[in-house]
Amino acid sequence: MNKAELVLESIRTTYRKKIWNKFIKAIKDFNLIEDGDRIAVGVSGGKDSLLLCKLFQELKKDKSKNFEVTFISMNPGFEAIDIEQFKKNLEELDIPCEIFDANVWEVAFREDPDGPCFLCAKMRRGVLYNKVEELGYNKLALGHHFDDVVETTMINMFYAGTVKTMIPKVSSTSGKMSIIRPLVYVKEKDIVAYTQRNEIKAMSCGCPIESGKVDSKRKEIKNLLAEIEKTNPNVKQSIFNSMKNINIDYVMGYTRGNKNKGDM
Ligand SMILES: Nc1ncnc2c1ncn2[C@@H]1O[C@H](COP(=O)(O)OP(=O)(O)OP(=O)(O)O)[C@@H](O)[C@H]1O
Repeated sequence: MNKAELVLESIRTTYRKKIWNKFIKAIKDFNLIEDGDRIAVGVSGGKDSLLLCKLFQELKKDKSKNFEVTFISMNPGFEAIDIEQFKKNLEELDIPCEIFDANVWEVAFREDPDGPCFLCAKMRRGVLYNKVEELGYNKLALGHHFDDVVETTMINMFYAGTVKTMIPKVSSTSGKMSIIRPLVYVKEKDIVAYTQRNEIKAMSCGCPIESGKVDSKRKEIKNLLAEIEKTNPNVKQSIFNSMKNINIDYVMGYTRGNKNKGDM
């Protein structure tokens, strides 16, 4: 078996319970895939989206499912060396991925040299969504996982004074496409274990500003959760569950729609 086959085999065996079954459960629970869907998987080169590609390839083997899937990556201005490593990974993992260039880093740095991250993230989303729509796909699958959902919940409460999270399925602002997140039940530690065991050299953020510095809020929340987990190992699951179990009779107020800075 070559590496790509070994990786799929590990999804079917070692990681069946912790990854595959959770991927399938999210698809069912939130009706993420419908008959005739044309799905584009957004591939950043990181561990999460590389896993998502393999899961879709495994799912595609089930011929009873009537959907199309393609893999698409936007190069926001990576150094050539990163792109080479990325292409090598894609080849090794047998992921046929279309890569298109967008000058996002450069524009964001030019416009806001002191804090390009917000603009950069916004532009990256915009460019990717437009491209996927332009190519005629009706869904864009992203690699956000369980821990992303939990951390986003906390960030919104701690810093934005609102209770909201990343939801598994949401319409894009244009309404022409939906964003889906089939990894919402999959824990980051299991993705890390799968990536290491399969010796996948996933890339971290290709940003010239070191990723840890950029998202300091997320890092702070990660550290806080790790601290609380020492005495309450169930804390992340509990936060996750709370987003499925909001008692509307016991909140002081609520709003609807994607006002303010929505997660998308
Ligand atoms: N340049 C890109 N091209 C295509 N899709 C992307 C790109 N960057 C991010 N995505 C998609 O958006 C998701 C979330 O992006 P984010 O930058 O938060 O990555 P992440 O949480 O580190 O995940 P990953 O490990 O896949 O990089 C990714 O999992 C991927 O599906």
